[in-house]
Amino acid sequence: MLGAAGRMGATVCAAVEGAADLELVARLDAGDEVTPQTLRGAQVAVDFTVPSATEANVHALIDAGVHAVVGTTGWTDESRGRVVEHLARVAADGGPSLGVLIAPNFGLSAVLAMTFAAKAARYFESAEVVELHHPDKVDAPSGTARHTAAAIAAARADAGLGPSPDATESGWEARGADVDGVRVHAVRLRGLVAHEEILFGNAGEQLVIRQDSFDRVSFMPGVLLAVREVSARPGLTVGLENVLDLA
Ligand SMILES: NC(=O)c1ccc[n+]([C@@H]2O[C@H](COP(=O)([O-])OP(=O)(O)OC[C@H]3O[C@@H](n4cnc5c(N)ncnc54)[C@H](O)[C@@H]3O)[C@@H](O)[C@H]2O)c1
Ligand SMILES: O=C(O)C1=N[C@H](C(=O)O)CCC1
Repeated sequence: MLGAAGRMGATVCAAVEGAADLELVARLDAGDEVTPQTLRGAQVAVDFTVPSATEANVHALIDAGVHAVVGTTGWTDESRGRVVEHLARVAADGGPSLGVLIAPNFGLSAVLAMTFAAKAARYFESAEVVELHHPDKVDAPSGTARHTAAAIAAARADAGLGPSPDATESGWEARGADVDGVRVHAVRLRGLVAHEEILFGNAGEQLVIRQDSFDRVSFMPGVLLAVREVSARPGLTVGLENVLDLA
């Protein structure tokens, strides 16, 4: 476990220790090197660290010949591309065929909300995303909201829809972040864990898709599923929806 002392890391350690078919062999956190020695024979590593560290961790895991399940946010097309290249280079050099699974959200409610939103997107003139999280979160907008907005944008483009209508002329800072042309609003509030609302509008009607993770245990079935499945999926997989056959 990388990030073992963190909120998610501690929860994952407990979940792995409670699973009869899994064994927790190493707990690493900031300042620990990621090497075959420190990984202590692990077949799969789980990374819940920080956006500034996760890419280097994944490259170190690939060099160590260990499959990776990554929940840390902050990934871009470029950083994912570097992982794809690294995996291909290792395989071409006769190294192990490794799997890396990066998912911005392992909660079933969140994965389903994103899937439903991607399906609905083509039918609505307007679409916006609101994500709501605990105030100790270091990145905004959330990885889940970015993934959701990207899927909505792709579905709108496929359907030939233009931008959502918006007559704003001033005060753009109040209109949230622009993720692939979809407005994303980030709320940080003590008492929250992780929540998302996807709003769709047409003349005279609205569809709201909402999911709530009230406790970090909600992410554990998805994390454990990914740990069990990642070695059977060589290369890079992005999103738990692919493992759940929802994509
Ligand atoms: N995919 C999901 O379902 C999901 C769910 C919750 C959180 N997250 C994401 O997971 C990440 C962690 O969230 P959190 O709430 O557990 O954060 P946290 O701050 O509680 O934990 C992060 C841990 O990583 C450690 N760390 C920092 N740099 C490190 C390094 N180089 N190597 C190893 N460990 C290092 C920190 O010391 C800390 O213990 C965030 O990016 C968050 O957005 C994803
Ligand atoms: O607590 C966090 O931080 C979370 N981050 C993820 C995100 O950025 O989407 C998933 C939910 C919890």
